[in-house]
Amino acid sequence: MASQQQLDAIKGAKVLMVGAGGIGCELLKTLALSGFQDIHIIDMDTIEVSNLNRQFLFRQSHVGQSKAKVARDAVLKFRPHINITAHHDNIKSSDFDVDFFKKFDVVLNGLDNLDARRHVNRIRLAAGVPLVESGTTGFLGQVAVHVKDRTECYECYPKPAPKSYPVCTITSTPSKFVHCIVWAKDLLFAKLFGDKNQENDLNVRSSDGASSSEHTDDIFELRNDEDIDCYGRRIYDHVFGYNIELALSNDETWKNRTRPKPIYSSDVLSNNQQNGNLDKSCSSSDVALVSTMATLGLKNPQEVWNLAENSKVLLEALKLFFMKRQKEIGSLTFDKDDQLAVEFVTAAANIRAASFGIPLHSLFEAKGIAGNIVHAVATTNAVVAGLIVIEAIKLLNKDLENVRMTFCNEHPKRKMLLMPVEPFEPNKTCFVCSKTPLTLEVNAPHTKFRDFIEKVVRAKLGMNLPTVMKGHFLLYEDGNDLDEDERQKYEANLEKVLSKLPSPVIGGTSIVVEDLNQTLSCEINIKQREEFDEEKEPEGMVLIGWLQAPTDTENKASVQNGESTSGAGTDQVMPLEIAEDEEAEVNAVSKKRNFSEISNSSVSHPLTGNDKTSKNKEVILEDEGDDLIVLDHLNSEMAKKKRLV
Ligand SMILES: Nc1ncnc2c1ncn2[C@@H]1O[C@H](COP(=O)(O)OP(=O)(O)OP(=O)(O)O)[C@@H](O)[C@H]1O
Ligand SMILES: [Zn+2]
Repeated sequence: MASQQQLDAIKGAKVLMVGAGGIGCELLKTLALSGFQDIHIIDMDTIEVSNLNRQFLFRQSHVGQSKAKVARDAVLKFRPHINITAHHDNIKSSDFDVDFFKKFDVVLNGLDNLDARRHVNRIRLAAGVPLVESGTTGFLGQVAVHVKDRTECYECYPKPAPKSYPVCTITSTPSKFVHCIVWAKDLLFAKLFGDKNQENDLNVRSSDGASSSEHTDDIFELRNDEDIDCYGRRIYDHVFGYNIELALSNDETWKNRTRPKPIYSSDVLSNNQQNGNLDKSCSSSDVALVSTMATLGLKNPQEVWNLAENSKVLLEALKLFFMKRQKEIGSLTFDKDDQLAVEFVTAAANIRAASFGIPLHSLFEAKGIAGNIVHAVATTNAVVAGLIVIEAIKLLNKDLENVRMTFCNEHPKRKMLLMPVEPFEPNKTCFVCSKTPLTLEVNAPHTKFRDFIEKVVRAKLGMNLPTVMKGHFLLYEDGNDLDEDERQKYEANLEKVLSKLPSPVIGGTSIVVEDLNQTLSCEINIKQREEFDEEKEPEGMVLIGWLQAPTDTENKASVQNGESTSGAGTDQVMPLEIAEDEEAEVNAVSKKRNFSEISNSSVSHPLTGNDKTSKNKEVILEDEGDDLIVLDHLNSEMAKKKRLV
């Protein structure tokens, strides 16, 4: 039960919610049912059919309509007397500036991407409004509280980069199905159907000159007057047969590995074997409906196809792309919602897997891996939304001692689902909340200003509309309100090296980079450095003070397994997780234990390696079967636990 003080704080609060998706729908409902009366909600999206299974405020009839507006209307039906203002807009719009943010007592994020989260973090810092940040992936979730000068901000510690794999594992020595998927999607699919000018490491590396990219470029082109079936078989034999033979010729590689088996189309399919019934798909004029499963009569996406079926799917898909979607060839990128692309990638990955002795997978599984799909769990969103409201109430009551960052874990055997820890302190060297100057080591006479803008200002500092100044000298500005002369002047600067700019940027000088839209300004001191390690510092610049997110393939060339396109994808979960050894420790917990036993052991920040010892000692965990337990910190003296199911 909330106290009268809490109820008063709730009633009088003005709340900004950003995102009306999986978490947002739950959050709006929970806010309304908890007594909040003045809620603004911002979402730029419209409702899609795929949202309906978990974004329960939306119905089939709402598809295509604004999420923010439909969510508002749905909640007003059962709470007609409260004020909900819906904005169908991007949070990055200049309408939502610092003055807009200042109107609110607290900001609650239910977003799904780093860019928007960073943007909110920066503006709410400038406005001095606390933020409750959240994210879910499948059964995992996190809620964090960010209060200016009291806790870390969203950008105090770097976020994990998407999972990536060393190029040689992908091109030469795959050992897991995901390696085959990355090869099929990012190399083979991209080579055949994507931008021809893009770099592509498709070929198996070998000392043999025949494997040079020059040779393979010709191989992948459809030749004049070449029959499409012959083309398909030629590609098949090249990538699954010839390239594997080439790789095998390097004995060193296979000393401690299982040797792959070359596969030629004639080994699997008879030479004159007719593939599917193209007529079945020819009747469709809608490219979205073009599918090899339809033409080959394969019905169940959960079934694992054998090698012959995969081979037929691959050749058929290639043929359908050339016959039905010719116009797109050269500009296609893999899309998990493109059925034909998923069929092609599944089949190619499976044939490669067969060659390397890796178990084959169904289209359903392959699609999940290729699209980085972690299926959203509505319950996680609901639990996370509840936690957001609990933390928001603490903030409104100025109960900063008891705000918690909470992890929602997936450990059915553990008797603990939610793990609260005290928030981390602000990082004193954070360029966002501590305004600490950064240092850039750079070879000024050799580095183009354009590289600095792209690689440092946009990619690392996350600025969208940057301005670069040296003293009072404006070197660069971005935005729609520039006149043609200014635009040309800045374009010309981009082509210059740093030391040849109208006001030279050289060692010992300092520049100020700003994004007025984000109310963020950052000073960068320039330090001249002549030499950079090509492997470790490929950009030829090192930004000191900006924390690089660690990846498991650091310092290796890598092929990324794509960015998640799903709201529940990798980018959604925030970067803190309980360390593995902590898990083991908690698993060993007997039937009844004091939370302090857990919290006195350290919870490690996996990104920085910092250890954080939680001093939260008030909560007792008991054996509650497999019930869900939420730790109640609203009133620390009572140290209650509540059962949710
Ligand atoms: N810059 C932004 N401005 C406003 N809303 C945003 C912005 N970026 C993301 N959002 C919204 O945040 C919500 C995130 O919700 P969720 O993670 O459930 O994603 P989804 O797009 O609804 O679902 P999925 O991607 O899984 O189909 C989305 O509704 C999205 O429109
Ligand atoms: Zn910070």
